[in-house]
Amino acid sequence: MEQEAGDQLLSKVMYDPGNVSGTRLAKFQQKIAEKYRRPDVGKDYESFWAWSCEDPASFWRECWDEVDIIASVRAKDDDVLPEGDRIYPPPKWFVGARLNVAENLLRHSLPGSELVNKPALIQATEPSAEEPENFLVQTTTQSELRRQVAQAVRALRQRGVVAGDRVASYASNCSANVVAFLATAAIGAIWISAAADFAPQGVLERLTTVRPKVLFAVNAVRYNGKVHDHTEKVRAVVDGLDASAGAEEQKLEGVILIPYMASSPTTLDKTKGWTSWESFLKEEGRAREGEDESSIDFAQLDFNHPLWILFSSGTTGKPKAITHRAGGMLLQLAKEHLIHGGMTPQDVFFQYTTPGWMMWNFLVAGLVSGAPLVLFDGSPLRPSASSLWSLADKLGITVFGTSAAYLAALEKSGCEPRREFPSLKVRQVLSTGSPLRADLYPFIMKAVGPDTLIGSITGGTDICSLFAGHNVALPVRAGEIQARNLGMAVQIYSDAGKPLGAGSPGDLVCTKPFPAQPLGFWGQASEDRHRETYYSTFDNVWYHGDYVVLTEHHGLVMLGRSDGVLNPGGIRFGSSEIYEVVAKLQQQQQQQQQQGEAKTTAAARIQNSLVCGLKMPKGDDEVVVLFLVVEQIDDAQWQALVDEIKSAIRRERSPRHVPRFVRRVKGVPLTMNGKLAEVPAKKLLNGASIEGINKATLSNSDVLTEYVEEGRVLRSQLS
Ligand SMILES: CC(=O)CC(=O)O
Repeated sequence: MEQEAGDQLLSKVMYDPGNVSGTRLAKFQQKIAEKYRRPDVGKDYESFWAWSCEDPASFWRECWDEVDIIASVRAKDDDVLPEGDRIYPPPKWFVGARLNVAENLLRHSLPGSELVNKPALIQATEPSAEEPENFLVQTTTQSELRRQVAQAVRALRQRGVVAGDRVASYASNCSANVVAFLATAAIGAIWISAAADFAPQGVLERLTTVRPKVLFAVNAVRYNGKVHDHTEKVRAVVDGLDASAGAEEQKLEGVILIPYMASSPTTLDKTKGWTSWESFLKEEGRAREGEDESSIDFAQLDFNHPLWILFSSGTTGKPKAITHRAGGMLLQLAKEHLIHGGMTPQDVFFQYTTPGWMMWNFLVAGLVSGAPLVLFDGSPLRPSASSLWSLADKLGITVFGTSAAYLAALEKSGCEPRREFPSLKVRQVLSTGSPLRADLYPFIMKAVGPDTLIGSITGGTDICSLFAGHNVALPVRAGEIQARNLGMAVQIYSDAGKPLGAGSPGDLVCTKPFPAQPLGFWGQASEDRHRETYYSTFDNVWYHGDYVVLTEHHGLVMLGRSDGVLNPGGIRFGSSEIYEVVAKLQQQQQQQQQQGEAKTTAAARIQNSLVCGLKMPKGDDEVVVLFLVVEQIDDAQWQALVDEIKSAIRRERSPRHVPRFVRRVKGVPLTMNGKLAEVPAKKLLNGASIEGINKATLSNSDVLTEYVEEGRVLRSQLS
């Protein structure tokens, strides 16, 4: 019934912005139409978008001026995209320009700026069990932010951190973490961020690839009403980094511990070079005699200099260390906030995220607008579904960024924020992580307000920004992402690599270069993996792995992933994260057997495994299913095996990685080369017909029928 209701609603106009000529986006469009004598470009958004993709060099040069990039050296007009329109290898942009991302993000903190005494960061932590209505709120003004960044820059420089060094964080979404990032970027060092809820094993896997010189961490976190000590996890990562560093590799030289949970002790492990945040800022970062304590010497760097490294795991191998360039991130994210979102200093920007998701980077880039950022950490539904809205009400949040999974949970909870908080100021609800169901749109309009712009946005870690999303100059239609973003030549391709028109589902690709293309994968001796990931599916085109359909209104409807990436509750990860835990269990068991020890688990009996996502009945979320091929074992042994695997995944990855179902099968589909074929299994599990599967690519297509039956059983359990 609900699915039907959603289908009928699809594309229905939910919100019409009316006269948009006053928006920054429309003014920018008119300026371009006049300057380039192209009245057609001024006609509608779609024409403007088409021009922005037709001539990327002109568009991005104009965008630079529109968002007012601060740079000590500008690129000459001919050097904006000197290598022309080919997309791979990722071309250099704005060759010769020199700039600093932190300087741009701190533009509103300059003495004399109107906003200097206004909040820049509002840290808000989940309320304690004793005081469920009281978020722990701590505000940092623009001038305080500048001072703290200046101190952190001096302290990092004193520690010998220079441009190109890696600085990591294993922390919560807190103000100190943003200060640490801005200081890192001010120097030109490269930022790597892992969320405190990641298991040490996963963090170590990532950090051994990038070898940081300094690590920032919190002492403890609060989640779901409980304070959890974090220092043991930090210790495990530090020990792992020390133990694995080769003679020629960068060693971790120090840990700076942020006292995030004042209620927890901040015990410094001096033997491992731990320092408190306070002494890092105030002692190491003290200004010299006569020096202004807020002055920052921002390193002036190449536009294509690396800014941060984000990780994404695939079906095999270690997580990919995606290296993003400074100028590309700045220009792209500023475009998204200032032009597409129309964000101004009058806004208050909240985005629910941990520092381990690219939405944290998206949030921090919001500083460019002068709007204060709300840094929330904790459970979004604790103590109740209305708590984040009470926070929105208290802080005057205007842009409320969240996930589709949260909005679905909100609907289920029966909470109607506008009724509970009549003076709510939210004007935009941004949603990402997984597709936002059409039937949730009327709920959001009613629950948040009739003038709410629902901005479903899509992009991801790979570009650390968006392909398509919110747009202040366009109507909102139920179930649709409003439009493709300026400068992003997004097309939909068939399997054969042919562009598809409206209504035909296919693969999301990008056909023209854009400044947010990653530079490559850090620490890879060969370029192969980077090329294979994005540029080998179709010729000279970026392949993203999303399955989508373009609508007749030029919006996008997301249909899910077209590759094996898992996305339960909007948390994306590769199946390799599960396979590695299973393989480790197998190895342990084999060693025990070789040493003649009694079998403690049945793990050695696993012959093969396959992981894939099973869509929830409404199609907007998925659960993880792990299939195992095992030797003959009895039911009790099977249950012991399932329990052991689940707890190992919880321990070594995170609770969010734990499969909803672990199922026993006779075989897993393999390609002719013996590689796991996850996509056919996933298709069948989700109800595709077996006739539609290309069996010629498989060496054992006879196993497929089992997945048809598994799909039937598991789908009935979810409905
Ligand atoms: C913007 C996004 O696409 C976020 C995500 O789902 O990773």
